[in-house]
Amino acid sequence: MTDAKSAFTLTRRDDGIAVLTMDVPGESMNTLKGEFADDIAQILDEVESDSSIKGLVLISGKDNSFVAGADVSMLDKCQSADEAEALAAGGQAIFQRMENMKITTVAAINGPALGGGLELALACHYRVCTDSDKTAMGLPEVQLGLLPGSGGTQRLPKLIGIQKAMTLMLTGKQVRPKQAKKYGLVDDVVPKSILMDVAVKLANQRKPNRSGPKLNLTGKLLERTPVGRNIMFSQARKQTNKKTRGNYPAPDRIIDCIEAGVSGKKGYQTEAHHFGQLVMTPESKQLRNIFFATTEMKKEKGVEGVDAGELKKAGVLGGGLMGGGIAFVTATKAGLPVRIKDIRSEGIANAKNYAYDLLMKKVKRRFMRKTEMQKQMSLITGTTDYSGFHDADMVIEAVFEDLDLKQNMVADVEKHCHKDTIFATNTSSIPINQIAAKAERPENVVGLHYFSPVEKMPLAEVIPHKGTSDKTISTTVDMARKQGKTPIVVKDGAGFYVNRILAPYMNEAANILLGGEPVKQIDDALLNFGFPVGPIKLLDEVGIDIGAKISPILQAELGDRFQAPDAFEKLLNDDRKGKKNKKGFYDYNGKKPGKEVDESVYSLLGVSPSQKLSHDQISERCVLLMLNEAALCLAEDVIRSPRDGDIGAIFGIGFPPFLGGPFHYMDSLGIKQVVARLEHYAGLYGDKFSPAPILKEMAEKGKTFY
Ligand SMILES: C[C@H](O)CC(=O)SCCNC(=O)CCNC(=O)[C@H](O)C(C)(C)COP(=O)(O)OP(=O)(O)OC[C@H]1O[C@@H](n2cnc3c(N)ncnc32)[C@H](O)[C@@H]1OP(=O)(O)O
Repeated sequence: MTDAKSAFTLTRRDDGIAVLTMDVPGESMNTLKGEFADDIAQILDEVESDSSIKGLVLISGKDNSFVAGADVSMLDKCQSADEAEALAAGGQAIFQRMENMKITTVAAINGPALGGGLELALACHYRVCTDSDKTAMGLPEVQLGLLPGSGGTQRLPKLIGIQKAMTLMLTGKQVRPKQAKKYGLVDDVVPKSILMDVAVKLANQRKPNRSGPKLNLTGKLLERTPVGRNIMFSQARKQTNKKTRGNYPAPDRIIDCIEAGVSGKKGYQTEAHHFGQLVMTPESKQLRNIFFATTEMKKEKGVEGVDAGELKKAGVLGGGLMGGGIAFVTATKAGLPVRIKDIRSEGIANAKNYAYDLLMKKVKRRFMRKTEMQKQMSLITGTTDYSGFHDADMVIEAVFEDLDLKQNMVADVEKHCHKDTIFATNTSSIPINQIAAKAERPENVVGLHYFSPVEKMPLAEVIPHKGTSDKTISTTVDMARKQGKTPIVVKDGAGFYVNRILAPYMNEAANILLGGEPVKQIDDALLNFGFPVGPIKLLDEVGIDIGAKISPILQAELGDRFQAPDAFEKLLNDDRKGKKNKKGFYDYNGKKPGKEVDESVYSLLGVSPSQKLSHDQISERCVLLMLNEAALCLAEDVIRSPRDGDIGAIFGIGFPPFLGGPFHYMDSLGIKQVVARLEHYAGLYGDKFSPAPILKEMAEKGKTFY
């Protein structure tokens, strides 16, 4: 046995198989740290020098995790690219030693095996994993602006094929046990109870003689001939650049490493070198900040020191798109029974179908068993009255934006549910205090604002009004988290946080359009800046009618800087609502629906399009207004911290993650510079660009947000 305090313990079994257990003391999840190198080397020495050991099983001592990769905070502390490169090279050397061992090595995986964790498993001769829900494998480094630096770019393509491996590394996608088996990533999938037995059996076998992944004819041509590989890599680069628009350096480097490896050109050195370089990039730094922020947020309660109440059952009012999505995440993510009430039985059927279709997709792809799907579907039931609502702990309202209707619903819920039932409203524009105005128990009323489509968008805004109890806030935060969301608690007021910072940005894009700039030029500018959709396209997606409704509410409460351009009226008079009625800025009836601009929109708006502004000029104008509004929100305590503001913008709007969110971005630009640019535009376009007082003060004092 090695030192009891060490993260590694070596035990010898009577059958000649040794078990190396990894269990980093004091941490909930195993991660790989530089200082482990000596420990592991020592253990490998011990194993190699003991001829009675015939095989080695590597397993985690943690209940539900294998290894979650290299310790990200260790990477964060690196001072130079050389230092980070040395870390990667060190990891590679150890894993290489494992691969070269004479005895058979087996990784027994239960829980996440990610990044360096999977790379460790890849260096073993066999891999077996459990069929647990917690088990997932992947190389998510790209999401941190990095690449797999411990041999992943070299070993994974060999094991499962270049194209599959490249996709996994470029997307960072995690695979579940069944899929892992299909890919050839693991040799077996077994119940947790027999994981060790099966691993020991494999360790008793000879090392496998793998002849490479099975490929079809096209696969063979692409992966096994130099010409094919050239085509494949150049296509991959093209597609990657189309997606990243040059904003993310990691994907290109990943392709470089894979290519170097399969062409026999120092793959491992290339990998370590690029890894070192990437660790020092500002993009990776910002992406790592997001990881730290979201991990920290997972622990927060809503109100410090106040525990969430019990959540055993939920109700949803309204079976529309939002209601259906909310019911879906409540049943499938939170695992709670959810009762949907709609005035029409078709509404209930729609919501159920919504969930059914989403689950069926998983079944068809064989990610889910049919029995599991049926179990999840059975959690969703419907009613046209309030039957079955009496024991709901939270009722989430998702009907259309009408104050009277929502107030009536509060009264109904107070009548039909129990005294502690929380009434959460998914309003996007009506202040929560107004919805709670006639409540008998206003302490139970809160806002819970989701983004569409609910099952995909990771953010939820939790909005207490002044009378909301602390318990209600903590319970609502808990519910959002159980539903798989990252919640931020924001202050009650028009637009809350996300829509409030989005509105001036969208309005400015519309103003630029009215100035004669072509739609594509505007959307391209913001896509190049790093947003996932351009603002004009986004208006079509969200609905021009919805956009038009929000601005007046914001303007009435917050002032004229929210004034929407008159163009909206012209568009709505022409019945242009966007994608939903196939009539908007883009053409939804032609050959490429939603891809080409509907040119008739220009004459309707009375503009003749011609490109006068550069992409930078366009994006700067739109983004500066978003930054300025975010700063105002912080000053007015609409958000609790710059961190919440950054996460809210990234997860709610798609603010470019590599810039770290509005506050990190302002810090990196320099607050002085932000103020100077705002003042420059205020001179040209008026007061809406007036810098927020907080920014001016910070610029004067040389302060930063972080
Ligand atoms: C050389 C290599 O190629 C480079 C790398 O490996 S880079 C790292 C690649 N790995 C990753 O990106 C995985 C990051 N981790 C995750 O995605 C998630 O933590 C997870 C899916 C593993 C688990 O999620 P979840 O169950 O919600 O637990 P979560 O709260 O996030 O994590 C539990 C704890 O583990 C820590 N943790 C998880 N992965 C970590 C990592 N790679 N580095 C440092 N800490 C990590 C978290 O900080 C948290 O710590 P705390 O309890 O002290 O707050």
